[in-house]
Amino acid sequence: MEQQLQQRITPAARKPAAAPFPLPKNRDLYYAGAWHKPQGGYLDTVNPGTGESLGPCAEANTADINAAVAAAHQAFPQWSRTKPADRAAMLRKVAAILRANATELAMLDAINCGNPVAEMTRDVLAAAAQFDFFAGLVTELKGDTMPMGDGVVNLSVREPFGVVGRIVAYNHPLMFTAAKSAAPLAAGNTVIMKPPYQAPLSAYRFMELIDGILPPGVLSIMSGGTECGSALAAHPDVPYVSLIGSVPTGRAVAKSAADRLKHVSLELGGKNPCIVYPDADIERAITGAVAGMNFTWCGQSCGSTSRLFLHESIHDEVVAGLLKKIGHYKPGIPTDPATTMGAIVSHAQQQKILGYIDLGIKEGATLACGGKVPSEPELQGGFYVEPTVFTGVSQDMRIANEEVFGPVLSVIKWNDEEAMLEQVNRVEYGLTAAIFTKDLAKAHRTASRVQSGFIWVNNAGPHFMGTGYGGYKQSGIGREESIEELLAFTQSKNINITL
Ligand SMILES: NC(=O)C1=CN([C@@H]2O[C@H](COP(=O)(O)OP(=O)(O)OC[C@H]3O[C@@H](n4cnc5c(N)ncnc54)[C@H](O)[C@@H]3O)[C@@H](O)[C@H]2O)C=CC1
Ligand SMILES: O=Cc1ccc(S(=O)(=O)O)cc1
Repeated sequence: MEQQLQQRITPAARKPAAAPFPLPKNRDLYYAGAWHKPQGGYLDTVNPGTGESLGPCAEANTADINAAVAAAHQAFPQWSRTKPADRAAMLRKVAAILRANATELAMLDAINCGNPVAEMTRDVLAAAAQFDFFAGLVTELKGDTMPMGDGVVNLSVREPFGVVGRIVAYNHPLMFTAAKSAAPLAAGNTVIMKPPYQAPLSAYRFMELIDGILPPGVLSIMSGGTECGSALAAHPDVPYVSLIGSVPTGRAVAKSAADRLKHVSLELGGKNPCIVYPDADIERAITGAVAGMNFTWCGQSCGSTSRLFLHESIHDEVVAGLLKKIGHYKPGIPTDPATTMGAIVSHAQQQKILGYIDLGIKEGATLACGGKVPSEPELQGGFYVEPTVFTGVSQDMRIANEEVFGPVLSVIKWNDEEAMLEQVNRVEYGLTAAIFTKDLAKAHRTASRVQSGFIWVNNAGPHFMGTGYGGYKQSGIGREESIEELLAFTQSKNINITL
């Protein structure tokens, strides 16, 4: 669950540090086609790369959410009846604006969430691609018919739900804020988006840039923390709520949704395995083990393969190779295009990660590299942690079971396939997995045994537009980045016509 360490301040008390880039002017709430002062006040946002204040941002409270939902509810009938091709045309305009402003939006994310600017540019382009993708899928909102004999026509149609609440995590602020509104909007819902409270700046700028493309009330940006998210999840006029976040928040959202029998989709955490068999291509396995950890954004990814299961026969060779490769990732100022690894999003998250590193040492794992806050003078104000590898980890340790959401890789040695697969599946999570082997039959066999929703063979890390991304077990409910995501935002209605 989030820990709100940020200081509550009033605009009058604002003392922003010299920003390295022009920051968005609008920091209020956007709903009903206009910016509104929040009734909930303001929350300071921070540059994790330097630790400096970036000024106040609106914090929506329940009254603000009520106002935004009323506007979105009012906008729904007309938006849902807009021709799908016309909705798609508007989404394509949003995609074009994202592309045209990728540099600025990426820089805002780098300043506000700590991920390197080069990576964040890819995020903005990925968001644009998702808008185009869902715009292209509107023709798939079609229904079907059933033969009923003479004098009767039976048809099923897909209809949107109404107001969709979307709540997202901080590791890809712009990509999640923008791209996760595309599917529900394409399906004809109106959307209230809650960007991450740690890094809302790119969401405000996104809204400034696209202001006027969508009719008033169709897309709202409501920044804030737990009250904002819970009010959205509990609101009776929000029939669908969708979260990208941690398992505890997923449970809280699902509980409040249950009270109103709402539809939910949940993209939650992971403690994902990377399995290397003795016959694997060792270079590929080393590259995959490093890539799967997403060290660039400090491992802060639900999909990070943070448990590396190495067969004892190749263990030492892979560990030696990955320690060498990890040398490429050096924590640096996120706004520098040459930076290969950014900052942790907040002081609280940095402390949590350092706590897990202490825990790993206490549990008896061997610290093979990293484990410290970097000592470079220019990084001292920010929240950094070196890329860290533990060897000699056993599946009984907490560092092998709990999601660290940081740059901490646990290496587990194995020699018995059955026992290894039991350990792989022992965790409560089931999001991604990577398998390295040259034996295709073994790859298929292992993929079918691993309890995860998204599996790479001889690779780790990438998402593939059009294929469903989502988790087994506690990692979530539903699939995104695919037609399943679009159709999930529709409900089916059967109409039986006696002629
Ligand atoms: N499966 C996926 O696609 C992804 C999952 N994640 C998961 O997100 C987590 C990291 O992000 P955090 O921001 O720390 O997660 P978090 O669960 O603390 O917060 C996520 C969002 O939920 C909001 N929120 C917090 N409490 C709430 C409540 N009671 N009701 C409604 N909304 C509430 C937050 O303000 C934020 O916008 C990790 O567990 C990570 O694995 C992150 C990215 C992708
Ligand atoms: O929608 C795309 C998406 C979802 C999750 C992640 S990550 O695994 O948290 O990095 C990336 C892209």
